[in-house]
Amino acid sequence: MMNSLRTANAGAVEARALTVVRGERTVLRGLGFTVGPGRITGLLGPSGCGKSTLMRAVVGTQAGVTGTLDVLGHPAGHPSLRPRVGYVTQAPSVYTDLTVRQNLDYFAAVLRPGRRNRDSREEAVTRAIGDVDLTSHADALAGRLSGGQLSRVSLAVALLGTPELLVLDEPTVGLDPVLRRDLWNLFHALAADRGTTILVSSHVMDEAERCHRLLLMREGGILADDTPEALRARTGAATVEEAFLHLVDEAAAEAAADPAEAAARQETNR
Ligand SMILES: Nc1ncnc2c1ncn2[C@@H]1O[C@H](COP(=O)(O)OP(=O)(O)OP(=O)(O)O)[C@@H](O)[C@H]1O
Repeated sequence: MMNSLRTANAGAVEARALTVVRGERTVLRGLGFTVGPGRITGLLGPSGCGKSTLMRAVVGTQAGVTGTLDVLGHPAGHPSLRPRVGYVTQAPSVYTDLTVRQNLDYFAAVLRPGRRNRDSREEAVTRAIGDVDLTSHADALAGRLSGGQLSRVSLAVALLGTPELLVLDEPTVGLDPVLRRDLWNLFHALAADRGTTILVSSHVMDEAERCHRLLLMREGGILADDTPEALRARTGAATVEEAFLHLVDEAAAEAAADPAEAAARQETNR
């Protein structure tokens, strides 16, 4: 499908001229970016701009992908990446008729089958339940958990294999402020203590301030790729939300003033 770029100092994710067509629509248009290893990169932008599509491409579940997309030194979707990449979708993938621990036992058995792995599986399950702060609910039926608790079970499943890259699609939707803060603390601990690379999408702009780097997306393109501080400084904005709106207005004004030049500039940014 794609060429692969494998360089000695490659990022955890390297995209060049990445395009995704879904049905009749070109949903991602020639994106180029690098996700630094051991860092938290936020993928932000309005609903429908292509965040989930990009994440699906990174984990190798998206069809219609062209260009270059390397993940941990392999083309996205390469079989060797399966245990190295954790993915949490927007809809929790959890069996509601099993308890929290039974869900994790099941997924752990898929990841590390066999009796000889029993002890390490138990250890991984207990650790993952603790990571997402669900130890007191370990024996509760998943079907009886709140939406936020269910999302955390899904996150625990993704943490089971101690992935090097964690791809999280809007993990804090529907969570109260305390849980959101706790989850962000967990993301930072995973990056700092385990060197986990985290690619996390959100359309809540205040979460952007907690990322090391941001990819701001709009209509299938990347509007900006920078640190939150640099984005604020560049636009003279007090918050990332203001900076984003400033960049959107700037792009719209350029397009209105000179459509051909704006299209060419977008092409060069790829
Ligand atoms: N199966 C599909 N066929 C054609 N177009 C699709 C398909 N799925 C999604 N799209 C379109 O692709 C675009 C990007 O969708 P995507 O889900 O990646 O956006 P998003 O930024 O993650 O949105 P949200 O924040 O609402 O989850 C949208 O315009 C959507 O309508």
